[in-house]
Amino acid sequence: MAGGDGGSREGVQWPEPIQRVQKLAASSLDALPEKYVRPASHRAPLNAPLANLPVIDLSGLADPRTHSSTVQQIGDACTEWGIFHAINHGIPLSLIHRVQQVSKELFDLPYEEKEVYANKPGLPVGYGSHLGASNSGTMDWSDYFFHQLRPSTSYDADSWPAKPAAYRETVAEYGKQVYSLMRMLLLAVAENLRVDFSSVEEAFGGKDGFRLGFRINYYPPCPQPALALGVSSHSDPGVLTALLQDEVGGLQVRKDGTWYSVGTTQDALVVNVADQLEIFSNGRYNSVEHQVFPNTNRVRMSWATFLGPALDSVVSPAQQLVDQQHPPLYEGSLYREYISNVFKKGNNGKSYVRSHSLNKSASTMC
Ligand SMILES: O=C(O)CCC(=O)C(=O)O
Ligand SMILES: [Fe+2]
Repeated sequence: MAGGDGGSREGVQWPEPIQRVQKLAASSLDALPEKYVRPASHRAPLNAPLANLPVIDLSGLADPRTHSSTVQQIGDACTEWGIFHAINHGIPLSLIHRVQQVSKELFDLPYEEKEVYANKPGLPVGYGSHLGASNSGTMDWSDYFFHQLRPSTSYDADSWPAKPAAYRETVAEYGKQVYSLMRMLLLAVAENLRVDFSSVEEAFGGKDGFRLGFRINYYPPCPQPALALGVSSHSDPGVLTALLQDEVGGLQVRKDGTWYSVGTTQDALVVNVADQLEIFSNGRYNSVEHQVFPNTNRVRMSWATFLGPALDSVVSPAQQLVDQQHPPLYEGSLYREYISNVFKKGNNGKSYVRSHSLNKSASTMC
């Protein structure tokens, strides 16, 4: 079975049988099964205040009269929150609605048809319910489908469901459009950081080196949401993430130690800074820590597109951002090792990026 650079889906097995949360939730549970109960210190706040996140009109980038102020808004959002709502992002709404439709049809298929694409520990590509290589710890209340869209060498034909018929083509088209948007955002980032765009490209593996991953997250209704997490706390490991969410809500972000809930701005994308961009910006930008609070009555879905560096990139603070007043705050790290650690160990707040911090007092903060 071809595995692209994601490896093969044969081989290592999960230590315990994988339980699909969608199936569990459909079995009329009265209480949350033990495996999903978080220790009290890791539960989400019930009434997290709404985050007053910037809403940025990305069409402003193309207009010479608003270009600079839009770049400034993007830079400020990346520094202050590490996340913002992007409106007028240029991705056709008809395409977004088709992605949502084929994704719903996929999750509505019988389990036997989805299990053909079941993923393996340490390799997220395919149908999954757990990220780390061990499924013996506390589990997240969600299932997902993950695809690696770029580079072309990572293409794994076997991980693409045959049904619904329009799925592969629709997701591939969405991936192309989000990739163009990500490149536009990176141009704005380069301008804001006052770093040549060619240095940004080089840092992440060259023009054709970028990776693009796509994950559909499926959060079934949860019998005791206060005890569980849909996705446990983490920052995304790559460069930038563009998230599409439905109207249900549940995403929370942590800023200065406080959890806030993120609103659902219709037809907007939520864009967030991920770890490699925090490192490259030498800490000017903040990869946002986030988690998902489950819903009692409704299924929630979200669609995350992850831009990441080439596996062989060693990402360090940009040279232009380091001088005597601004010493490097992170050591360089090989992305192949970084990501494989995340896939092995699973979500763990901002621990991965902090483990590369040269400022040890910051690295011990939680
Ligand atoms: O579902 C969400 O709102 C967030 C999902 C997420 O954090 C992820 O897929 O990395
Ligand atoms: Fe995430």
